Amino acid sequence: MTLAIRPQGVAPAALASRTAPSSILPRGKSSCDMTRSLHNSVPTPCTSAIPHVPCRRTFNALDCRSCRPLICRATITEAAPGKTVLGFVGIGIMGLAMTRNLLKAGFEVVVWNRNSEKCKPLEQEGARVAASPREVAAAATYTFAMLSDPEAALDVALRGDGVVAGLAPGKGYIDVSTVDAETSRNIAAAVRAAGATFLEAPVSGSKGPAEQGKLIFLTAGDQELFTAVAAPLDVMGKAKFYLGTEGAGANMKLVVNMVMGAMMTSFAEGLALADKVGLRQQDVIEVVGLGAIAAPMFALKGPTMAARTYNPAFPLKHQQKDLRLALALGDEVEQPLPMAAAANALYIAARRQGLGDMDFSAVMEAVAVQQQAAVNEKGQQ
Ligand SMILES: NC(=O)C1=CN([C@@H]2O[C@H](COP(=O)(O)OP(=O)(O)OC[C@H]3O[C@@H](n4cnc5c(N)ncnc54)[C@H](OP(=O)(O)O)[C@@H]3O)[C@@H](O)[C@H]2O)C=CC1
Ligand SMILES: O=CC(=O)O
Repeated sequence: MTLAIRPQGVAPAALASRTAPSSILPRGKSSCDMTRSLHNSVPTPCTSAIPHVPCRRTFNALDCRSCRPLICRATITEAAPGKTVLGFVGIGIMGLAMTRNLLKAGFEVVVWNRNSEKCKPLEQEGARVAASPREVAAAATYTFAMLSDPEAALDVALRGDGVVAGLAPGKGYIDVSTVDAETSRNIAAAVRAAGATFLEAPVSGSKGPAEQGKLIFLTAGDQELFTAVAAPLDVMGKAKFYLGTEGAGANMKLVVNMVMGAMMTSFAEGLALADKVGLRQQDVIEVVGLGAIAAPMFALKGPTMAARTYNPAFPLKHQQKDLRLALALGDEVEQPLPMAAAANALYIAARRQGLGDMDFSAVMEAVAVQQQAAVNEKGQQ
């Protein structure tokens, strides 16, 4: 799919004519070392002897957070295979597949994972393994993170030996984890305080699309970073959207996954009901696949759900986390979400059954437990 850039507040009709920003600087240029004094709204002229492109930012008293030099983040180069060192922290189901594709495309990649065992296959495929997230960010120009939830994303970014400690002007941090907008904004603020750029870029698409390089990136944050990492995003994905300031990508991802979570519970209930009334689940899958409610997800997961096997592609605990975050978002903006709330209750029940690490289609087992409970209740009457 062609580049889709949609800054917040811009009408769809205006999108097609939007082009990449012109603020990307030529390779080899150093950062502008323009400095300013406390509460001085007038930037002092840059006196750097190193060749550079002057900073075009303006400052005012509100920007002032401490009495230290403010360094221009503008020197950012476009990532290219064979030329750019990339970092990747969080080598789980998704991180493994995504990093593999970056290595295959010729990028030099430095990786870190909490459980270092998971880095071993990548090491054999050419990745360098670092001892901490800070080391990754220090070695790489652009560091990606694919972590389980807001707590993990905040910890890996902000802890003493975290990513932010290794960032500097000219570097960028791209968090592709599924988190809420507030988490993303907090990480963005810390990244920018280090003089680096930030992009949130949660992905739509599971283990299969990650392996095939067919993810959909829902990005927001620093637009110059979106442009700079176009090549690695294109290696890992089939489409990328730029949605505006950070929070917009996180919200888009939560909307999509809220719909997906409820679709899955509805499908599981349909299969259970069909079975109960003597219909073949295979027939239901075929009928659904031919009509208006056909969905790749039903075609992919239907047969394994009928067989009641749930090898994890998208762990159930992450789907429940996404519903939890979507419900919190709804609460924040006073948007009632009764369907999502009902679906969430089923995923919580499935987690209580010990199915959190199984594929999210294992919510089928929570439906089965409820079905059995109803039978038992009727038997007692
Ligand atoms: N799987 C999927 O289909 C998709 C997943 N996502 C999202 O991507 C993210 C990752 O998913 P996925 O790869 O499936 O999940 P996994 O559970 O396979 O991987 C989670 C990763 O987070 C790391 N992690 C968890 N807690 C911490 C912590 N406290 N400190 C450091 N590292 C931590 C894990 O490290 P360790 O190995 O040491 O436990 C692992 O690398 C989630 O936000 C998920 O919602 C988005 C789209 C699709
Ligand atoms: O977040 C999960 C997905 O499949 O997308």
